[in-house]
Amino acid sequence: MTPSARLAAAIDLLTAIEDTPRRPADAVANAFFRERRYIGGGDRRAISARVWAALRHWRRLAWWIERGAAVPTPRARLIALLSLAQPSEIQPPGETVQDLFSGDRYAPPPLTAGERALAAALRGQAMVHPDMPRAVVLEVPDWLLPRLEAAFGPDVEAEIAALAGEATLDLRVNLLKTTRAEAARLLAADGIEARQTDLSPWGLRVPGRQPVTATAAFKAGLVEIQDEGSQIVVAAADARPGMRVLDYCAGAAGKTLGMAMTMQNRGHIVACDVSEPRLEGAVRRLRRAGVHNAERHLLIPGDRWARRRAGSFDRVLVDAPCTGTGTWRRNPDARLRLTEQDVAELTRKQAEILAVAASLVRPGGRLVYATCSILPEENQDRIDAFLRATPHFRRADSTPDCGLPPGLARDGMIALSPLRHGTDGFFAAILERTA
Ligand SMILES: C[S@@+](CC[C@H](N)C(=O)[O-])C[C@H]1O[C@@H](n2cnc3c(N)ncnc32)[C@H](O)[C@@H]1O
Repeated sequence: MTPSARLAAAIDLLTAIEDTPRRPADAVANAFFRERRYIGGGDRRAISARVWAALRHWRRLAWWIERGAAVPTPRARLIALLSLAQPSEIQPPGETVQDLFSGDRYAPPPLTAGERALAAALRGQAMVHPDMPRAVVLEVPDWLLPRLEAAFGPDVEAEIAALAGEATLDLRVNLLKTTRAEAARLLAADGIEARQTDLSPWGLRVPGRQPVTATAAFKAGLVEIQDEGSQIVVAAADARPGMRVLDYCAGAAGKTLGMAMTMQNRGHIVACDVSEPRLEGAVRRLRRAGVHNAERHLLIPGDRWARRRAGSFDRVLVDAPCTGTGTWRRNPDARLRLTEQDVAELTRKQAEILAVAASLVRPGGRLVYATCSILPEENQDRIDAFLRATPHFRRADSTPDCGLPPGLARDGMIALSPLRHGTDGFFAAILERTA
């Protein structure tokens, strides 16, 4: 594709994303590229890089467009993005905005007079302007900024900047089938150089975006794509061989796979969820990973399943539905969709799920509550409220003896962030049933 044709496709994709504001941008992009299989890998990456840059700078671009007295259409957003000072992968060297909007075959129509004026006004300006409100500079909704300030204190700007960066590509090595060194060697044979992660004892980090799913190691179930933060949640669950373990919000079994690994395929693990398609997605992954000790259970309204198994699990993991604010590196559009009402609904749901999940833990057993959120109301506040209402649980005194770096858990809680740990934002509380 020519640079102009890539730009035209980026405008189309951004339009599709704007037309379905409640749908995650990566789901829209997947559908977009599925319908356009003629677009090759390199073109896809170039188109996505522009669109994701527009999503990352959404509020700043809107501010510049408003200042230029223009309307924030997908075209205007990309004109602003290309006119403001940008790295070369966003704007090919030597191409002006006017060149790219050439009006040729497959290119976007030429700039209107208003668009030319916008491009001229923004040319060479820095993305961030001293007059921008703080929430615009930080690319967060106005209502959310005070909550983030409360969560991060003086580090708020650095933490949010880290959440706006590029996500890493992390793999969990499946010790049921291989070792970390052997998995790295096999990946290298497929041209992918991976290094060991700092925190997870089973992790490998791959630089840039590489086609990991096409490697022999991935196809044989030797590695799974899983953020290092998620791997730390698996470690915190401390599921051991022979235990009865419940992954209460298992989704497509990302953490079930990890726990089956630490259990060395011995004992029993149940993956529950209210979503049938997600649980269905687990089947192939469990098989590929060589997991034999897992069963799936679909939770349905009025289900007696949990009542019958009260107090019977050594470990219960609640990987709770949450705002996903810790994953903004991967989903920069999520912060634009998030509302105060979403937070209120999710915290209500988290409290309900925690209460049921807690009833399933045996005396002496552990309940691990995790989110990929950075908001205190979904994390520490949720746990404080739970412990007040459920006095037969307490925070675990010791970190599990499962390879977690010393000092990572404090007072039974782990809070990870891209700034401090180079992972997605994650929270985990390790709780113990005392009676
Ligand atoms: C953060 S995701 C889990 C991700 C998964 N553990 C993984 O590692 O891939 C949260 C999951 O909670 C499920 N969920 C939502 N409400 C639930 C409920 N009331 N009970 C159990 N699971 C629920 C959702 O369907 C979703 O799959």
